[in-house]
Amino acid sequence: MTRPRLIVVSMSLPVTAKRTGEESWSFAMNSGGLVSALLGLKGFETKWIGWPGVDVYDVVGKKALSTALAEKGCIPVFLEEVCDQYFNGYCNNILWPIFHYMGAPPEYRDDGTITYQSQYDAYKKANRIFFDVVKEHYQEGDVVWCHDYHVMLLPQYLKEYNSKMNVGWFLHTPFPSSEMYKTLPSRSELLRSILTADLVGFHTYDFARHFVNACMCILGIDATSEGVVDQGKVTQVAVFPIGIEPERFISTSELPEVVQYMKKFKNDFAGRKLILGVDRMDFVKGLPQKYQAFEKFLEENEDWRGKVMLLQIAVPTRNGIGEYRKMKDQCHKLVGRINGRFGSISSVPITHLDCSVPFDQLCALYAIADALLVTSLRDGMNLVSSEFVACQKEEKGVLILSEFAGAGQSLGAGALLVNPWNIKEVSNAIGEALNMSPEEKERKHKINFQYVKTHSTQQWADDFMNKLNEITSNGELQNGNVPHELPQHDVVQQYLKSNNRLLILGFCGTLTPPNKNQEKRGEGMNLEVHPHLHERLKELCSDPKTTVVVLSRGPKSLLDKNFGECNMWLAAENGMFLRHTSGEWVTKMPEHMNLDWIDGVKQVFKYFTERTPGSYFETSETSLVWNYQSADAEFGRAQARDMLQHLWAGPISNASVDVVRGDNSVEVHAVSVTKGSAMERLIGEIVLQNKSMTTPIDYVLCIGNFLGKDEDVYTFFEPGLSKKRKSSGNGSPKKVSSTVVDLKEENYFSVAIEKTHTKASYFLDSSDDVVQLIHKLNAHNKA
Ligand SMILES: O=P(O)(O)OC[C@H]1O[C@H](O[C@H]2O[C@H](CO)[C@@H](O)[C@H](O)[C@H]2O)[C@H](O)[C@@H](O)[C@@H]1O
Ligand SMILES: O=c1ccn([C@@H]2O[C@H](COP(=O)(O)OP(=O)(O)O)[C@@H](O)[C@H]2O)c(=O)[nH]1
Repeated sequence: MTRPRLIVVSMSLPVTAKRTGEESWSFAMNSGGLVSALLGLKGFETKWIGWPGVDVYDVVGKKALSTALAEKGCIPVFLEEVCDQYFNGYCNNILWPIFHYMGAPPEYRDDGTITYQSQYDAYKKANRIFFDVVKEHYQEGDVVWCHDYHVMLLPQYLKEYNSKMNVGWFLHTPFPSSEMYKTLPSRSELLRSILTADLVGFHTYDFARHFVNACMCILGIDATSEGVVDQGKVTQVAVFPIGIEPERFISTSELPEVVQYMKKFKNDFAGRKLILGVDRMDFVKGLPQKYQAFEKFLEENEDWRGKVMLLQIAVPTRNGIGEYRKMKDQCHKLVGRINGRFGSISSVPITHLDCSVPFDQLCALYAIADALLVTSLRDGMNLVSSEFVACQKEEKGVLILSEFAGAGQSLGAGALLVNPWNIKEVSNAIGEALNMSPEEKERKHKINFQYVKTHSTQQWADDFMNKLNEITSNGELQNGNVPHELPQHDVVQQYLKSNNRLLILGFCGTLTPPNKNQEKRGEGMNLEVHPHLHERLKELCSDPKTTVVVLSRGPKSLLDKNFGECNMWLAAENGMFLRHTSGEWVTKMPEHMNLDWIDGVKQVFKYFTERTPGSYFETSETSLVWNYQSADAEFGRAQARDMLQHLWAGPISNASVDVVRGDNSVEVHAVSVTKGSAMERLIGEIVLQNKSMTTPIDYVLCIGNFLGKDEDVYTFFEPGLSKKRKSSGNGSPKKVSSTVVDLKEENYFSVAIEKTHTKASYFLDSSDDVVQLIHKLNAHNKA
């Protein structure tokens, strides 16, 4: 299979450029996890778009730099005057601290020249500049993979320009809990933009869960196991824990010059155990906490003084931001104090280096360290942990790893996991690592080495790209396609030609007057059928070749009241109950359905109803709906967000339920209660009871205003089409035999009302159109 060309977009290119003459440039490799990870990408024709680390204002310089970078597969983005407020400001002083649970600093210029707004404006401008460069280099079929919080608006700009572009977005940092995320003033716009991507990836399940939760709480939209659903468009959210390129580390640590370095360092540190720290000098890495824990260890373990040292490589980063400079000073002070307290003429306990080290020396240090100490207060992944594991040689070192690093979830089994805020706990872990038996060290290392070897960067990239490919090539089914206008002429013509027709009609928004559509979801007993429909429906149902089913979320009594006089089937509560209007209701619930959560949800709904004037809720046997259409709109939305938090934290935390957000409603129903899942049970019963059905169903018209998972009803019949438009399946629809349903593609019409993205193939604008269509079917049938 040929792979699509890949356009990687990230804030920084893998190199920083330095001007050496009017038309000449030199380059230095960047450090940092993102660059390390993406450099490991193999097997894709890749173009990398990003900032070259310098601002260039003259045309000659820009041209020369672009040419030099092109040889490395890189394309520069010139940010010029927006760079400072964008990069140092919005990205690193607002988004970065919020994403790492530190909270954003207060607006930090008293004279008002730099504000949240001015930084956000710069962020928007910068994302536009990134967009312009991608647009210039994009070729049809390319995959655009956007990286990190620096380009959160880019997916939206790309999709607005070309909705067919394949766009993925991956976040390398944590995504915080919605409680933290919602402090961000531009929270909604950023989420909305990310949701335009086809695939959104995170390092851990926690980050993905937080993101989905933020979408639900802040945007008030629905989530399913497939991802986040907005207006029928599903954005897939998935977990892709990043790895390293293990062979690069393993083979480097075997090179003769690296072995030489190992000997040299062992000699330099003779008589002392080596605890290694490798971090960018960033407040999220918890360097002060690391030093305090080491100080505590020396304080409490006199025997170890002079016999253990901490070597900290503190790679300079983001010097343009005051907070970073302050933290550097704080670390220097701490190191001075500890070295003063516990140093001797022949040795000091901490060696702190404000620099990066060459790769071969880094590998040598990893290889000989007795322990690696990672105390990140929050960290997306932390690749350093994996690199240490890959380089370990004869006597294995111990990984002491913060539980707040994403790596804690992948490498926890072979590490000593610590809470870096608990100085005593980290100090104890240092002791445990230094005293650990060789067998235990070997055992732990083996577990992690196995993981690191098999979870490479390549694997990570392949997984992401394969998933994206799967989504985009299967896009119509998975993401909801853009439906076509219903070809009403064909609908009528095929109807006339067929012998056994099935019409599946929703109720709310389909058969009710147009201005009472979704808004009235949950209005239950008050809903009434469209005034022009009643007689037309009766006529439609009187044709012996036509079977009509009204399939609604509403309760039995609602359907009885509206359709009791028609000769049709009624499926209430999403098909949990079924009756022909000439007979009694029968239960069609799946066996062993767990409804234990209902009482708890009812309590939460009651609580919010009492506190939200104008709202009310309704319960049925399998679902509950809270409706706030008549409440103050803003307040109702805010209450709905809070309600969702209460529900997820309490009664539905472990329950098999779906939560569906309507425009003014929150609905909770049992997981298997979707219209599509009910179809199989319903059709069986309908055919069984309908003795006059002597030939298979050869025409299906399914019209609804269905939300979220209920859209599965549109695809229920698709596997059975004899000429398939879409992928998958053969034979009959789901588990219904071809003696019951035998459909041709041209005889199946799935229709959504008023939707821009849907699993249905066609759309109608409103229920007025449904009235017209039914009128046409009747009129032509009579003629
Ligand atoms: O370019 P810098 O400002 O020096 O920062 C380097 C990168 O740091 C962050 O990296 C993250 O990505 C790693 C790989 O996924 C992950 O292991 C680590 O936990 C993260 O912090 C940042 O997200 C990048 O934008 C920076 O380029
Ligand atoms: O002197 C150094 C020290 C570290 N690194 C690299 O910087 C990356 C740090 O990535 P990590 O995920 O641990 O954290 P980040 O800095 O991205 O937050 C690792 O690949 C290290 O090998 C480097 O290039 N030079």
